Amino acid sequence: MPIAFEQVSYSYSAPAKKKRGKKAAEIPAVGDAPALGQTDADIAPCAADATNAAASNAPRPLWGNPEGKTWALCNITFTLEDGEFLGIAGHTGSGKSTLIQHMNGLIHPTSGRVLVDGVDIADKKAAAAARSNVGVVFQYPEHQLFAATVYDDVAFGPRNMGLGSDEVDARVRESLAQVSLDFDDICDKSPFELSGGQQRRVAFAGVLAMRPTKLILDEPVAGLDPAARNDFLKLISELHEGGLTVVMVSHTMDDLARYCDRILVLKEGLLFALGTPEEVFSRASELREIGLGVPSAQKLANDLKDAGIGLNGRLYDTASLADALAALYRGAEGKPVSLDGEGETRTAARTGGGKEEPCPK
Ligand SMILES: Nc1ncnc2c1ncn2[C@@H]1O[C@H](COP(=O)(O)OP(=O)(O)OP(=O)(O)O)[C@@H](O)[C@H]1O
Repeated sequence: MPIAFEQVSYSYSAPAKKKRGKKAAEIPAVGDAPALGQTDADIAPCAADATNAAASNAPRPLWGNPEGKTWALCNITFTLEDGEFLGIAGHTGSGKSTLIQHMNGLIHPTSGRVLVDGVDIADKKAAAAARSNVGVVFQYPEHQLFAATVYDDVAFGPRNMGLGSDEVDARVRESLAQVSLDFDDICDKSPFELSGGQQRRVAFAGVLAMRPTKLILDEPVAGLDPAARNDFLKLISELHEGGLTVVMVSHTMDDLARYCDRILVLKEGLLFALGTPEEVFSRASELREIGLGVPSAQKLANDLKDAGIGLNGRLYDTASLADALAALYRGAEGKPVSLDGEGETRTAARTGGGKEEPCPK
């Protein structure tokens, strides 16, 4: 079930749309859905081509939240495909959280439409169906734990779906196992006796117990120590490999480069870039201009390029950079390049002109 955004704009201060589920032809332009207190000049419509909107000089609504005049999202059009791992990046306040809240109908576009499997989720029934398929894990989900025991917390969603106790029990066991928590050890404990990392796992389990087909994660590893971060990213990657569509908001470009099939970048509520990590991170200088970095491996590759050490390909992750450097070091990339600044090339010094030196005994 793909999720399609069609020219979605969202204002926190605009009056809610009265009629839900309008046909495409009846969708009001952004300028037809004024925020409270806005003048016509404030709400000039977005540029027609959303992907180029950020680059164009076309007038567009005010972004941010000055005196209640705000468009948190402006003219967003893209489709989240089944089975993909989509990363969402953008500076603080660029609209990332607002965007993901549209994916399960938690909020509805001020103008434009969100279609799940072709059905507009402005319709209440469609939104309810979407909600059962799309699990959202908000920032610091452990803050939302509430029940007296881990069991009751994880069981809350399935019970709310009206499932029988056997099915609820099966789902609690299954989802705790998915997040590597031992059912017998943990089910009767209070969630508040657990470590922060364990609490976050319980919160994840609560969402997984609803058996969503899509998992939307808002900065899922924020505030975790390095070991817990890696464990969580591994868990998310495994869930994706198991068939879940994953959307992950993150400020860490290395994580986005490593795990995502595509990355969507927001700038001031506009869709600034959408593409594979390689495509997005090839725009390093533009990303820098909007306050975003590139992965550390990409930065190193760019620095090497500036120092005259050109590597093949547009590199962006540690593994591909390491491969290219190793190939260069072995002389497999053609012309040998000095990596130690001593005049003689490393390749020549090490190989004695092409032959591998034996290992020291
Ligand atoms: N409840 C709200 N009421 C009014 N304005 C809001 C509300 N929530 C967010 N905004 C505004 O909407 C814009 C987008 O906010 P959003 O939280 O979606 O950004 P974000 O990219 O997720 O930011 P961050 O990286 O800091 O989490 C910002 O200008 C923000 O001030």
